[in-house]
Amino acid sequence: MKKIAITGSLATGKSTVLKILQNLGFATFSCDEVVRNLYEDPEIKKRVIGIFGEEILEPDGKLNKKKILEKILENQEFKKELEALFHPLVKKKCIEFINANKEEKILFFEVPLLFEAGWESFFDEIWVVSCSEKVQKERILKKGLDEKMGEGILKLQLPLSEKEKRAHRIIFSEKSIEDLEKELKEIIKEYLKA
Ligand SMILES: CC(C)(COP(=O)(O)OP(=O)(O)OC[C@H]1O[C@@H](n2cnc3c(N)ncnc32)[C@H](O)[C@@H]1O)[C@@H](O)C(=O)NCCC(=O)NCCS
Ligand SMILES: Nc1ncnc2c1ncn2[C@@H]1O[C@H](COP(=O)(O)OP(=O)(O)OP(=O)(O)O)[C@@H](O)[C@H]1O
Repeated sequence: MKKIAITGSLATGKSTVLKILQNLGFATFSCDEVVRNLYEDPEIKKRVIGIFGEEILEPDGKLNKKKILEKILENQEFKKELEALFHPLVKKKCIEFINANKEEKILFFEVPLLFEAGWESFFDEIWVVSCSEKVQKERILKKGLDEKMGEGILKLQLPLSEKEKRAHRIIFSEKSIEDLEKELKEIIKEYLKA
């Protein structure tokens, strides 16, 4: 079994690539999705409130994720504490996923903070999803983040150029979904032959 990590920078198209792979019938795992699901666990919610205080709660008691993001942008200590809570849990889910999919030839994992978290050696290959700075900016705005927040997040992450240098393969995402799918199919053909 080959474990392939899909990473990249903010809004470069990682989830889009993972979705295409999933639609092609491959087993896929998304760290972002796991984090989203973990937030639904009342015990985790309590621990997150323990880190940031009640000010990250909406009047209806829901967590305000934008506020959490703002807090980790303001203070690196918050970021460290949040990662210390989530990363081991995400890794555990990742191992469970591998164990449940042992017969698969290839597994794909979307791991946004792969390099930052030092998870490179856990995977057989690393694919970096990339695009130009101009398109990245457009996509950040499309995600509903303002320019300042986008720049703040980018500062927390390893530069895309550095990630590209460490990749086994770079997937340039500035093309139609159809062309991206064609390219991915072509690449994977070789892996399935092996
Ligand atoms: C900060 C949170 C609440 C924002 O949630 P939200 O649903 O609003 O946005 P989303 O998850 O899509 O994140 C927005 C962008 O911020 C980036 N980001 C999130 N956490 C981090 C981080 N710890 N360091 C650097 N960038 C980060 C993401 O890669 C993404 O590009 C959430 O991302 C979170 O809890 N992050 C900490 C857990 C973590 O490290 N997740 C990354 C995958 S393991
Ligand atoms: N090939 C593409 N063609 C057109 N739009 C695209 C393409 N790839 C991604 N996008 C758009 O760009 C935005 C960001 O894409 P996506 O969510 O896949 O990025 P991401 O790298 O997973 O983001 P994040 O870092 O926030 O997790 C989305 O609005 C998506 O629809």
